[in-house]
Amino acid sequence: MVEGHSAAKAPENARPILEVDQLRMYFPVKSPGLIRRTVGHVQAVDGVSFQVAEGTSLGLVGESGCGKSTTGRLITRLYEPTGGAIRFEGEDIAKASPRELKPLRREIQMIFQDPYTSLNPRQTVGSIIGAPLQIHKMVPKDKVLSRVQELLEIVGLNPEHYNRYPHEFSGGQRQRIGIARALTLQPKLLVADEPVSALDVSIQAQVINLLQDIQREFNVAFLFIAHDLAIVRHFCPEVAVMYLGKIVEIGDRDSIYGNAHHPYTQALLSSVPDVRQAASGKRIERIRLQGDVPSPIDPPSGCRFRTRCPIAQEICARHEPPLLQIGRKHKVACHFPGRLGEAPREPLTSGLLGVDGEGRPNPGASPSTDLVEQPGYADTWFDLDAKSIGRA
Ligand SMILES: Nc1ncnc2c1ncn2[C@@H]1O[C@H](COP(=O)(O)OP(=O)(O)OP(=O)(O)O)[C@@H](O)[C@H]1O
Repeated sequence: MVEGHSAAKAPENARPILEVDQLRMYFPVKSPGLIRRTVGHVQAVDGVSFQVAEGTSLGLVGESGCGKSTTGRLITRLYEPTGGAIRFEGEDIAKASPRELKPLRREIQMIFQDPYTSLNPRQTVGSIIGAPLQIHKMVPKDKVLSRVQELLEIVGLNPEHYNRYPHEFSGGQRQRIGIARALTLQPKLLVADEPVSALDVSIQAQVINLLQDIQREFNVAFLFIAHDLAIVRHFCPEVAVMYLGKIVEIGDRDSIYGNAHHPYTQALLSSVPDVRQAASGKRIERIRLQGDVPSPIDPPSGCRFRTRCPIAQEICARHEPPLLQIGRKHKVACHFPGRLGEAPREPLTSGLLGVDGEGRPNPGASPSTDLVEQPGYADTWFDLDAKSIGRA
């Protein structure tokens, strides 16, 4: 658990700095041998949409292999996406050329999981942190050292240690060096991919607190990728849950941790005793999902979670559930969304999709034309408790 700092809160009405719209990344799978033909695709990220507001944090959670890291790497444009848009301050950078990306490299930085491999062991800390300043001509040459020392101080390291090498530091200190390097160019968005999972538990809280201080002081936004649900709850006012390349539920902290409506989110939360107890105030038994995560090369038809879902029915194999807004800041992609043990008997989505309860075409129905996932939230939503339209 993270102690010391209180849980991060989202500023009201902060404008979105990042908008991800129907983002897709399909990695080609090649046949073995000399003539390497593409024989399939790993659908690592498949139609993901979300927003990150200025100075706030969105957490991305889900089991290993669900596409979290790929999403982060797309946003920092380490990969070029197969499809979709990545709007940073309103400008789509999804297909930007290396030249167009250069100024953006200042604005969007990444903090990596492993402080051992992400720092060049042959460079001093001074040159690791100082190099971006010189490349981007941020400060005159004779001011680089003093800026490096300032950054070392910001991340809680001794400014006189700029001449030391990474191996002379502990794991937690190395991650602080990685953070200082990411801060060098005064970015507006930090993509932090499992920033503390390689560190001792005792050090994790210190590094998280440092990131929180940095966020407050410099108003940096975070896409915070992590599998530790307790850390994400502390750091992120908003959370997106991914499963097999898709967002299955997204919402503010209370909606996800205290009012999850997707069976996958419920199972994920139930696997962490601390989180399930604190969020609900009552004892929730652990939900054990059957089977393994299917291959992203050949995902199940309809809802990708259905092969492991305890409440799946026929419609789930026939239709992919749209990500429906069910609260002011809460969306869920499930035909049978509900609190644990309160899933509806009939699919909520059949009218919208123009199908009957089993998902077969319903000739009399008129499907909604408005089911494309938008990043962000609308001012109206479907209130499941009141069975009516809710309004902001
Ligand atoms: N360069 C690549 N080429 C082919 N497949 C890839 C590549 N990178 C990732 N994948 C596949 O894409 C899927 C998503 O991987 P990704 O690393 O984004 O998931 P993740 O949720 O971050 O998991 P982890 O926490 O283990 O890193 C996985 O099936 C992975 O094997």
